[in-house]
Amino acid sequence: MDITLQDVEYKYQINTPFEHLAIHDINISIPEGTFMALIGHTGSGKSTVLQHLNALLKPTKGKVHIGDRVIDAGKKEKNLRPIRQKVGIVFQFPEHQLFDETVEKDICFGPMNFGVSEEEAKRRARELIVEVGLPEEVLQKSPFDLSGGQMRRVAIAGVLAMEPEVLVLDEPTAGLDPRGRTEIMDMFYRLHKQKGLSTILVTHSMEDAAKYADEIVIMHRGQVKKTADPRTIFSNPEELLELGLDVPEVVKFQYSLERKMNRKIGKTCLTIDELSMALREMQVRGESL
Ligand SMILES: Nc1ncnc2c1ncn2[C@@H]1O[C@H](COP(=O)(O)OP(=O)(O)OP(=O)(O)O)[C@@H](O)[C@H]1O
Repeated sequence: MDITLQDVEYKYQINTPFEHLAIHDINISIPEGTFMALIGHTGSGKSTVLQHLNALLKPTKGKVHIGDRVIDAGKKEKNLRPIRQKVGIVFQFPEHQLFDETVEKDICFGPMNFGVSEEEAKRRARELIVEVGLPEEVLQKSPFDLSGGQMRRVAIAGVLAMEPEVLVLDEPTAGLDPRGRTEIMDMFYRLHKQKGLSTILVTHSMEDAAKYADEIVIMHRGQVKKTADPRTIFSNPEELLELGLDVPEVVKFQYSLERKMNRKIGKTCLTIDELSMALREMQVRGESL
């Protein structure tokens, strides 16, 4: 399912004295199966954009195409439930939304609310609890007896139980330890590849944007500043640093190496392996380092 934002503007509390223009002139195209990272300073409008992807917010100008549906600023919308099922959002700190007495009931709540049978919902819960890296026994526990990281995984399983076609992730690893972060991001990447899930990730981690995304969108003051693949985005570290954004460690290392050598390596490397290969190729060509 493709999603396209076309000239989207959103004003919070429109037509009140507190009206606030959060995003404007947003044009983003997310073809089916894309892994897109949305990066930008705090307050640049990332979460506001995300909430348009499953019609939680309706643009105050412009249109959002979600599969065959069009959410149009000027028109009333009916029956948004199919969109909510197809586009799953993992909000920041999703574990805060757990409420049921067992993990199983919590995971089954969403699908059963959308008409899935209890048997099928339980089958999904059994499959997904393992997918998110927890043992099946956890299903009969209270979510509130789990650690914060385990609760996060349960909440993610609840979103996946809806079997969405598009997964929207608003800083899904915030507050987790480094190992938990890698495990969760690798899981999302695996799901993206295995199920062909379109994935839109808001992150402050440039390492994650470089590692997982096909395309990166930079948001700045409510607008899209730039859209390109990671290699192109990180080929100009100064531009990102000027916007107050970071770059992956390997890019910083390459940048300082190039200054020391007083020459360009030739391509932007996003991993240490790529960088050492590029240096070896230079040596083979007889260029002293
Ligand atoms: N409910 C709201 N009412 C009024 N203004 C809001 C509301 N939510 C966000 N804003 C404003 O809209 C702008 C964009 O906010 P948004 O949360 O989309 O940014 P963000 O890039 O996701 O930030 P962060 O990285 O801190 O989550 C900001 O100026 C913010 O203060």
